[in-house]
Amino acid sequence: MSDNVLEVQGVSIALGGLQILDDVHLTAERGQITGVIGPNGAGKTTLFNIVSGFMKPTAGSVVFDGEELVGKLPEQIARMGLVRTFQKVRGLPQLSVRENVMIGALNHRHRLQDTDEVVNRLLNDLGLTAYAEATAASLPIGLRKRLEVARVLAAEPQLVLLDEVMGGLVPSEINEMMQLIRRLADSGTSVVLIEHHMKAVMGLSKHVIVLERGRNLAEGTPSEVTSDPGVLTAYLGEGYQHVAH
Ligand SMILES: Nc1ncnc2c1ncn2[C@@H]1O[C@H](COP(=O)(O)OP(=O)(O)OP(=O)(O)O)[C@@H](O)[C@H]1O
Repeated sequence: MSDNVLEVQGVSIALGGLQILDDVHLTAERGQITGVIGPNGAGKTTLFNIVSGFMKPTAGSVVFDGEELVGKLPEQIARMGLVRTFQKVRGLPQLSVRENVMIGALNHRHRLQDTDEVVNRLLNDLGLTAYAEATAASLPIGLRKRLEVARVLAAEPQLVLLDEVMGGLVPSEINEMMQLIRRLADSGTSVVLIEHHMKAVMGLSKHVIVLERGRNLAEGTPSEVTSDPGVLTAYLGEGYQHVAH
């Protein structure tokens, strides 16, 4: 078994006449946290859309656990153990927090009894037990982000793609989310993380990949990436301070 749970090679896609990704590669090590950063519009979410089957690349391959994913549907990919969150929190707003997590689990398990156990554990892990009967729509953003994570983890994935799960969170919530992600990786789940919050992504990731304008700009350990002159220049437009701290 390869040490890499995910290998993306030569992925390109054009949308609306624009080349959004051009020959992009990304490797994620099994059981580790891999960060994906880059200025706004760099193509990070588009890369997640391709890996999770929501978009088909014009070229390239996406190999998950030794199997090619290009051409497979998102549902098939999720059933194989690769799930993702969305920046715009999904789920069913009028259903309760518990029901939302349960739907995530039911897609994966068939016995309701087992599902109950997983749902209760996730509600507890994500600090959502007290809100279990509230509607998803009534939650403030920080809790909705946690619900989005609980919903996808209910499928007990092998690899989870987290798209800006720190967005809109206050510092204490960011710390909690970081602890949760670390625990997830410690328990053997591989994580790929798109994140603008530099402290979080650099604090969590073993390996960081930097995209800029649809291309790979740099990669390495957090300290290698943050001291890379090309990366600093790429961020200057939107605040060098943001990367350095
Ligand atoms: N369906 C689409 N049709 C046309 N252009 C698109 C489409 N989806 C994304 N784009 C464009 O592709 C580029 C990359 O978008 P993407 O959302 O992948 O960037 P990102 O790095 O995730 O940005 P952010 O950090 O702001 O979320 C942007 O210029 C965006 O406008």
